Amino acid sequence: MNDTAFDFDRYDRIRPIRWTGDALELLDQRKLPFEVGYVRCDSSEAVADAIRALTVRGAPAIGIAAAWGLVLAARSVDAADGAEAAAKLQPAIDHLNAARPTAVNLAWALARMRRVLVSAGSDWRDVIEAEARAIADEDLAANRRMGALGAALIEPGSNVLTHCNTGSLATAGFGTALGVIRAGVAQGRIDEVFAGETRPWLQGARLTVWELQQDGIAPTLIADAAASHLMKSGRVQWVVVGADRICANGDVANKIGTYQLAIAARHHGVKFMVAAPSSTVDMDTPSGELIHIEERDPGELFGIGGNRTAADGVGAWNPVFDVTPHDLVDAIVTERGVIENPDAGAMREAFGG
Ligand SMILES: CSC[C@H]1O[C@H](OP(=O)(O)O)[C@H](O)[C@@H]1O
Repeated sequence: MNDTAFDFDRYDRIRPIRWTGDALELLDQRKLPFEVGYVRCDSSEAVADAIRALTVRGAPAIGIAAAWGLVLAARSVDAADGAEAAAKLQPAIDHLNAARPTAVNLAWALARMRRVLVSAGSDWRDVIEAEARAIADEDLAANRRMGALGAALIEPGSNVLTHCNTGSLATAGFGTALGVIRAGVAQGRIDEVFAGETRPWLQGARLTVWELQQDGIAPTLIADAAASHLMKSGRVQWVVVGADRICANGDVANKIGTYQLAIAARHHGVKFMVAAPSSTVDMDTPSGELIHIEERDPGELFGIGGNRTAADGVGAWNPVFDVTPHDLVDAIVTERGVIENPDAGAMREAFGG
């Protein structure tokens, strides 16, 4: 087991977001794993549409995409300085921000872009392009740091279960929970990785399995419904997931199904780890019941891959996130460090507020 040397390049070749200098290219995650292709966005409206359609998805990734979307919007704005530009770009900021409600990274990235814009001078275009690049570069560095910090919590010989997709496809690269898993496998701490399919959009079956295969890691796919049975068998020691918003008391919003994994994990003595960059921490939201949970088209439940499986005329309810209370979380890992048994006091100590 090697705790320090780590060949990131081997485990970090997927880039879901590419800035070409005059457009944003997004790896179309609706088409994976059988088609690897990029969608070209040359306007902020196209980026907002791509975020809403899950062409690009994953909390950090949608923040990064939105930051570049603002750079695209700036191409059609004349302004003498950043303050004037900020006023003219506010509609584009609002439109991007409205694309999805739950992941705080979207609002965080746009607020950060606006903050540097309003105080910029005549070079405001260069300033926001540099800021968009910094947001992406910092996310990649944070993920690599989190990978090491989270993996260090996992005893050698462990097996882990993960949910949804929290890898390179959901971030600037390397991933959050999947970054912990990549580092844990590379260091010989993790023997077997179980991936939940993550209905209805199948981020696990379509994206996480594909990502890990690119690394030469062969995950075991399970039905979401098999997770408690797996934990009861004693075959996993950790559940490792990402987050879309971590509240001031440590409550965690994440992909639907995470909450029941946390309940089952606590019942079966399996440790529960949340890995997310500090850009996912929202100290302005006191607790999880205040988080806007996105509800998507019920039609996502009626079929798979364009083939209908549900009877005609059936209704459906499709919340795509849920909230895990902090007292079911054993550790929150960010690039700033590990918070064990998170609560409001521990979050305040780590993030202020
Ligand atoms: C590191 S991504 C965090 C989070 O985003 C995913 O949601 P979606 O695929 O709907 O964008 C999922 O909740 C991941 O855990």
